[in-house]
Formats: sequence, C-alpha cells, structure tokens
Amino acid sequence: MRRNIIVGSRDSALALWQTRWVMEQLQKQHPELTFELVTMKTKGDKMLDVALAKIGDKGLFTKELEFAMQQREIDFAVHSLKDMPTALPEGLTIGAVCKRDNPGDALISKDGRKLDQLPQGARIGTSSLRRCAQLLHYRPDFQLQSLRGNLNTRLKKLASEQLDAIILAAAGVMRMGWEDMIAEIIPFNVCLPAVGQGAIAVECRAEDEEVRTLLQGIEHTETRAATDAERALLRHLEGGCQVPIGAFGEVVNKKLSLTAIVANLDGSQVLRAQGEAPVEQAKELGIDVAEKLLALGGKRILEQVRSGE
Ligand SMILES: NCc1[nH]cc(CCC(=O)O)c1CC(=O)O
Repeated sequence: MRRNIIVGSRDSALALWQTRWVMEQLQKQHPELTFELVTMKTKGDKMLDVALAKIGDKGLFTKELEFAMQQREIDFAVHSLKDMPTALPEGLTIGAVCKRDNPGDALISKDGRKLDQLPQGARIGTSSLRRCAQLLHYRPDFQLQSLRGNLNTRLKKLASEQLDAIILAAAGVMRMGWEDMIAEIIPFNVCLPAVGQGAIAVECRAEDEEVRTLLQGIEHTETRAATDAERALLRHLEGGCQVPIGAFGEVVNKKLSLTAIVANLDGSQVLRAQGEAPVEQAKELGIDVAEKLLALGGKRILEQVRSGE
C-alpha cells in the first residue's frame, strides 16, 4: 500500500469541511497512511455570480479535480454527490458514497418563520430551478430571487438583499455549524430534494485498486443504492441543473423506494411518480420512475423547459 495519499478538494468552506471529514474517517481506519490535502478552484468557484442555469455546464464543480486525477496529481477527490454529473469522465469512478446526512432543503428566514408563516408575496432567495418551481407550485404568491455564491455569501444576502427567507441544502447548513438558524426542513410533499443531496461522494481512478479498497471502508450501502436510483433517474431524463427535477430514494424495510418530480419553470405543473424495487435493482428503479414521469407528461415539460418556451 502507498504511504501518502493525495486528496483533492475545492477550496470552499463546505468542500473543505467535507474533505477533512473523509480524510479523518480514513485516517482512523488506516493509521499507517498519511493523507495530504490539495485544494483547487473549479470553474464553478470562479463564476460565483452567474446563474447556474445560465452556465449550464456539466461538471462545473468537478472538472478541474477530475483532470488532476487523470494526470495522477491527486489520488481521489471529495465532492458533494449533488454536484457530480451523472456521466463521469473516462477512467474515473465513484469509489465511495458516504452515509447521507439530512437530505432536505432548509428554510432560513429573517425572524425564524416557517414556510406557512411567511407573508403574502414573501421574497425568497434560491438559485435552484427545482426549489423555485416547487415553491411556486405550493405558494404562487412567493417572489423568488436568484441567490448564488458560497454558503457564507448567501447567508449574508438574507439581510443585505432584504429577503424574507433563503433556502439552502440542510446538510451544508449543518456541516457549517449553522443548524440553529434553520426555521424548518421543508417537507418533501412541498419540495423534493436534488438528486444526491446530502451525500458526500469520493471519486477516484477506476484502475486504482489500492484506493478503491481503501474507499470501501467509508462506503454506505443504503445511501449508494438510494443515490444510484436517483442518478439513474436523472440520467434517463437527461436533466442537468437547467431542469427542475427532484428525487429522493430511501431504503425502507430492506426495500428501495424512489419518489421523483418533474416541474415546469413557473411551477404551474409538478408531476410526481413513485416506485419500489429490491435494493439490488436501483438503476432499473430509477429508469422505471423516470419512464413514469415521462408518460405522465414529463416529456412535454422537459421539451418546453429545454427549448425555453
Ligand atoms: N450546489 C451547491 C451545493 N452542493 C452541495 C450542497 C450542500 C451539501 C449537500 O447537498 O451534500 C450545496 C449547497 C446548497 O445547495 O445549499
């Protein structure tokens, strides 16, 4: 076994928290190894003020790290699974999906109000089409404002842009130690999370058996099955961040269940589908639920959203 493992990460506070967490778990399991952290900026870090839907680039937060892996400058990279494209570059694989934290979306509001206590026409900050569409479906009076930047920046904008509330992934908020600011985890019947939300993934070279064996130690089987189903669904719908798609997979009583939505941009249509399958058939389940959504009218919605109608 190699002695020194080089670990790549973005340099945002959240990414660093996640990467250090992974390094810590591995170090506990392998006291004989050393882990070295290398940080880099990705295109997504350099374009923090541009709407994600406008950049529309797959691998915005992962490409530079992936290139470094292919060049053997780093041995593995830690990502939010949510930020990973469903198709990985040649020669790379997801070596581990770690146990998922809270998968939900957190409401952080000016005076701790919950969603139902927000005033008519409340101004809510979020940069995600998925959150916008589902919130508008629930409360057409809400005014959604775009919100980008690192978590710190977004939190500051709650006050500086005079918003009533912002929405962030609960897992990120908790990892930053801001749990006390969460007014409410938005229920899944209102807003279904993004594919992979709340799960940390480790990407490595597919042929690097040493590192793959190492990463087995932090793999969480149920989270892998759940997110395999979610990612298969997303891939089948060919949805990047430009399309409002939400999904949540979960192992309940040893069975895998998957719920997903496809929405149009103004939230006037939100289609929902659900399915169950044995844990070993995660990908088939994802495709199955995707097919249900397409049949329900998702095909038309996706065409409309993509053509900018
Ligand atoms: N798109 C940015 C991003 N990628 C992963 C997380 C949160 C952490 C996670 O889902 O594991 C966030 C922040 C957010 O959406 O509020």
